[in-house]
Formats: sequence, C-alpha cells, structure tokens
Amino acid sequence: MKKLPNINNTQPMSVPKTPKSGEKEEKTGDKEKDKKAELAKAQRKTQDQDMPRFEKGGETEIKTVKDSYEIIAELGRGSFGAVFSVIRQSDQHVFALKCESVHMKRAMLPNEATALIALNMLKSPHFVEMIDRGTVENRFLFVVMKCVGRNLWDIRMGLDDKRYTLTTILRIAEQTLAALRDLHRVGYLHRDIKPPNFAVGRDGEDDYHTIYILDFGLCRRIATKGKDLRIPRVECAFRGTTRYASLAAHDGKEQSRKDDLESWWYMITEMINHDIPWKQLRDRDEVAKVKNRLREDEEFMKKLFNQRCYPEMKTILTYFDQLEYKSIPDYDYVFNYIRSCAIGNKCNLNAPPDWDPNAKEYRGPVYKLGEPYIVKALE
Ligand SMILES: Nc1ncnc2c1ncn2[C@@H]1O[C@H](COP(=O)(O)OP(=O)(O)OP(=O)(O)O)[C@@H](O)[C@H]1O
Repeated sequence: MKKLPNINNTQPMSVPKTPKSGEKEEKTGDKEKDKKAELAKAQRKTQDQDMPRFEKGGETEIKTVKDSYEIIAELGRGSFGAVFSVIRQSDQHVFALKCESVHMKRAMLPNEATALIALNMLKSPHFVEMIDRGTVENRFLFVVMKCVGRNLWDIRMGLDDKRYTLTTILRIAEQTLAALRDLHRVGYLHRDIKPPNFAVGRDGEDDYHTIYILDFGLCRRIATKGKDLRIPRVECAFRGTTRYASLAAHDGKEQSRKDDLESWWYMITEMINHDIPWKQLRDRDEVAKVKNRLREDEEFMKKLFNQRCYPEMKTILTYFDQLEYKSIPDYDYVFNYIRSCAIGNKCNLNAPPDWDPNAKEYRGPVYKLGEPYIVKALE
C-alpha cells in the first residue's frame, strides 16, 4: 500500500449525539420493530461493505474522467454511507469525498449533487463547492467537494462546559441565517437544519471562521424558472430531525422557507440556553406539545431564556409563526434582532469565535443587508 501523506488539517469527526434525521418513524408493535431493526442491520452491513476499503490496503484511489483522488482518512460515517478526506492527484489539493451505497433503499446523494450544482451558481460564502462526481459500479456513488472542518455540534461538545459564549452564538446565528437565506434564494429548502449540518472551515486556513451549510440529502427544490413556489402537497411524510423540526413538519404539512427558519430558531435557542426543554423526549407528539407550550406559556419561555435574549428571540419566533407557506421571510428583520441582542448584551463583535480563541479577531463573513430575493443570474 502506498505511503499516505500526512494531512494535519483534517480533523476526524465524531458521530454527533443529536437525534438522527428520519423520514418516517411509524409506531409499530415490538415484533414488527425487531423485524425492522434486523432488516436495517442487514442493509447497513451491505452498505458498509460497499464503501471504499482503503484501510485494508489496495483501495486508495478513486478515479473519475476528470481526475483521480487518493483517500487519506475517514471523516464521518452515517446512515447514508461515509465521508473521506482525499487528495486530488493533479494538484495535491485536499477535498472531501462523500459516498453512498448503491444499495440504499432511497438514494439521497443524487438529490444532494443536483442541489450542490444549483447552489454553486450563487457565490455564497456559506456553500461548499462541488468539483466532481462519479460511481464505482455496483458499489457506491460519490461526490467530491470542498473539505471543511468540525461541525457546530462537535465543536460545542469539545468546549469547557459544552457552552458557546453569547458572542459566538450570535455570530453563528448571523452566519447560519445568511446560509439559509442564500439557500432559499437559489430555490431550495434544507429540511434538516441542526448543528451537525453546519461546519467551519479547516483549522489553519483563511476560512476557519466561516460557517458552511452541509448535507442536502433531504433538501427539496421549491422554486423553478418563473415560479416561486411549488403547490403544497396535502400530506407529507416526516422529514428532518425531531428535536429541531418545525410544528408544520410535526403536523405532516408541506414545509417551506419559514420551517427552515423555525428549526434555526430551535438550534440557536439550544445554544443560548445550553439546553432545550424537549431534549430527553423521544416521542414526536410529546416534543410538539412542549414546542406549543413555548408559544402559549409566556413564563415558561421567559424562564427558559432566563432574561438572556428573551425579548429578541420571542419577537423572532412570533414573526416566524405569523409567516405562511408562501411567505418570503424578511431575513434582514431577523438579523436586526440578532444584532440588537449583541448590542444589548455588550458583546464584543471583534472577538474571535470560541473554536479559535488564539486568533487576533473575528474574520468570518459579515451579514449583507438588502440582498435581492430573486437572483437575476439564476432566473
Ligand atoms: N465537505 C465536507 N468536509 C468535511 N467533512 C464533511 C463534509 N461533508 C460532511 N462531512 C462530515 O461527515 C459527516 C456526515 O456528513 P453528512 O452530514 O453530510 O451526512 P449524513 O449522514 O447524511 O447526515 P445525518 O447525520 O443527518 O445522517 C459529518 O460529521 C460531517 O461533519
């Protein structure tokens, strides 16, 4: 086996402990559950066998018509398959290679690749560039894209007390909001907004303070040429992750831009309060009940925030709740409340983010106000 180069910047990623993304968690009896679990285990085994086997020697290179890529390390493994760091042989640049077994019941990677192509038409600092794609016959599909660093869940789990500072949270809020706005501008919904699906640039690189949006396996195209929004389906299967799912997703309704934003609100709320009241709950209906209580019981919400950012976060949630399926959210309005939260709490916005405490100052992308919703170049 070839000697592998040492890639200092590539950090292995642990599997996030957040609830996993799901499609349809049906309520079934014990026997049926066991049968399903066994089937899933068998399917998982086949999928695992389909993945590149670079560690056992031999399989270190993946070829496409454009180039060839040497596998260096495994970055993550999930329900979909696996992500590896690779070196492009023509120029020795590092990229990430995301693989999905051809034996998946429902292929997600082709959807992700189509979305990435559309996203790359807009030069957003929060999108990773997809540079290549291909198939290894009868085993796996793959896409080659920019390699990023740790995700927002893993970073938090590695901090003292597992807590971000408020300054970092508000920077995260600002960048992830901009990422969502840009995604929606290209005509896509994400439908699985959660901390593991955002990652920062790689340590030591210029973009270490930039946050990227990842994992478009569940995303859905909502806009097409000349048409802003698809007609909503009457009933939809659950898509997303229970902890961060919007109330509409809980109700089996068609999701739209407002639902990604509602998930974003739960994600930021969890960071501000170091917790979320429905964290321990597994039943989706029980989780929805607590999310509803947040709206109905002012004291419950006040207590949750313990004064920190309460007025701003409450205003933002009230605004999201007023939006309809077809509404184009006012992202700048939300950003202004995030900024006012930073000013009210005397945050030093020049401070570096918690994942880079030794940096002189913050150098992430700043939120741009007044971005047109319809992007002319994409029309
Ligand atoms: N471009 C990339 N560069 C570096 N690491 C990446 C990249 N894309 C994904 N990863 C890492 O690989 C892991 C899995 O990736 P991703 O979230 O895309 O897959 P997933 O399994 O579909 O997600 P889920 O956990 O929702 O099932 C994550 O830990 C993520 O941080």
